[in-house]
Amino acid sequence: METNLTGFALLEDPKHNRGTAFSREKRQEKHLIGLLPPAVETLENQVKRCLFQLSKKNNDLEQYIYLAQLADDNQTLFYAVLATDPERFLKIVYDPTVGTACLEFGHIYRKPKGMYVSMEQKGKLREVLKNWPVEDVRVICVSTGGRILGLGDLGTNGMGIPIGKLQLYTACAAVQPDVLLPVLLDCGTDNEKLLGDPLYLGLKQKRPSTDELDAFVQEFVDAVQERFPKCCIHFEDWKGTDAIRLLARYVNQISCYNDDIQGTGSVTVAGLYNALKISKSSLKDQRVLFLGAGSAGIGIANMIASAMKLEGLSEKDARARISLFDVNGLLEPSRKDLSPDQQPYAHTAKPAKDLVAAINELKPTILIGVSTVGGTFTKQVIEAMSKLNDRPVIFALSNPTEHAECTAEEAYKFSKGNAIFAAGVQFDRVTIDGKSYEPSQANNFYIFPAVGMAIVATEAKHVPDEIFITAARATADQVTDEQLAKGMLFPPQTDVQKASHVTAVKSAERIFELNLARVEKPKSIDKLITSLEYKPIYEG
Ligand SMILES: NC(=O)C1=CN([C@@H]2O[C@H](COP(=O)(O)OP(=O)(O)OC[C@H]3O[C@@H](n4cnc5c(N)ncnc54)[C@H](OP(=O)(O)O)[C@@H]3O)[C@@H](O)[C@H]2O)C=CC1
Ligand SMILES: CC(=O)C(=O)O
Ligand SMILES: [Mg+2]
Repeated sequence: METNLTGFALLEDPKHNRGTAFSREKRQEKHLIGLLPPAVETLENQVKRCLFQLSKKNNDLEQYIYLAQLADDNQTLFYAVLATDPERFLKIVYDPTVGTACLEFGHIYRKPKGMYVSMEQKGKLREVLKNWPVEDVRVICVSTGGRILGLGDLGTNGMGIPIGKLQLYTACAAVQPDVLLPVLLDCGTDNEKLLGDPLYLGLKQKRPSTDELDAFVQEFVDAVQERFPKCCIHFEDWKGTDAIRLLARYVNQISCYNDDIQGTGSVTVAGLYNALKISKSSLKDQRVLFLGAGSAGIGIANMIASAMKLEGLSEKDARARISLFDVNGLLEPSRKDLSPDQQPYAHTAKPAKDLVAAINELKPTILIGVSTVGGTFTKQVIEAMSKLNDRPVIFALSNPTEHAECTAEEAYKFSKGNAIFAAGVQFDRVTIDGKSYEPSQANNFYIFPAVGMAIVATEAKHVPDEIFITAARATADQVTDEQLAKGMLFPPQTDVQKASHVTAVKSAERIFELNLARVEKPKSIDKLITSLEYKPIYEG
């Protein structure tokens, strides 16, 4: 244990605090005698107490608050508790409960975590970043709170997302927590409810123009490069148009990626690889229709097109197999509101405002929801997909739960059990007429922690889509035939650390192949990753 802290200062430092697990010798050495109850406990016993206390909480948000406080008190114990049951705790510290926590952020706030970098500090960001006490930050997860899950603009309340995402780097892929920094880039909010809330913690002003935002982001990017030269910037939950524009600007310039675009593209392709093993067909033969054409929709579409190209299609032919439908209807050439990223998917077709009509016209084999709007995959939509396909692939990816385009139960019921279904959240198993169905969770948490570990291990200078295609294949290939037979498209969440390790190793190999690493290639990438992995135990 390396720290000069003693007494209460030590007990208040989450990295070094062990609470009742401080040995008698350490209590003596660190001036803790009298500051703790006499029992000297093991970490296992402390975990038991936490689980008991969690069992007394009345709802998921209360569990979230309890765990947030635990993370502030004792980092080791926090990650040890999460490790007891990743499947149970992923939905508490992350999606969907983190959505409720973000809605309530100003109300449940206790203690600062990470950094709040606001437009008030424009021109001084280099100075601001110096206030962070850790010198070697390797990943910053940064949001403007512009589009938090499917909940819209939540301004500074969005801070729950960078915090939760980075906790998953550690909980899923064992990245050392010290090298991770959540940042909320506060550029105001257009959310009137928050602007009128006396407990709102962000800047009470409207969002700036695109030019002003971009200049602020540029200053932030420059300040990060200077203060943390080995740091990768993970963009998360920005307004869709900002997300796409800024990724295009920085992806070949600095170490950065956008999880909603690239991570979501990757996890969806992983799910499709396995869905198509079940339906015994190949990706290049599919026709894909999206509901939603924002950052996730375009990100997934581009990733599917890249994966189709690997199966021999040209870029043009791959894109011809993909169509998108948004709030204004089908994307087609007569639409005057399309962005340059949407235009390649605007194929000649009859204009359509009705999703069922578009399905009947385009005859998709795969339907993907990234619209942010719950219930949009109606009975008629699912029935239309089922009439056209023996095994329609239906992914309702919008978060959190109420925003999913359909529930698992609806997907199975309206398709008579034939849908190959995944959602952004984990729905419970469904039983219809005595037959049980296992819905999958297509959520980027299978990808970003593992890719994050690969980036940390290799000090990757850029993070292009190729790495995410590799991560998709690595994740998909870990699902066994037996699991596929149950309809599982992803590795079991109980094994998420094992799965993330394998995906991290493969992603790191790809980073070396692409000459993007800033470290020398080791003899064993597997051993390199293992050597970096954080373990929630008290050492020394
Ligand atoms: N499962 C996962 O791992 C992930 C899930 N997501 C989820 O995907 C959703 C979308 O994210 P993202 O693409 O970044 O968000 P964006 O805001 O960028 O895009 C939303 C898209 O949906 C369209 N849309 C809005 N309302 C409707 C409607 N009623 N019918 C059809 N289309 C509609 C919007 O059109 P317009 O722009 O014209 O309003 C836009 O094209 C979110 O709910 C998010 O939680 C995102 C990342 C990962
Ligand atoms: C999961 C995720 O990144 C999202 O819903 O935005
Ligand atoms: Mg996101």
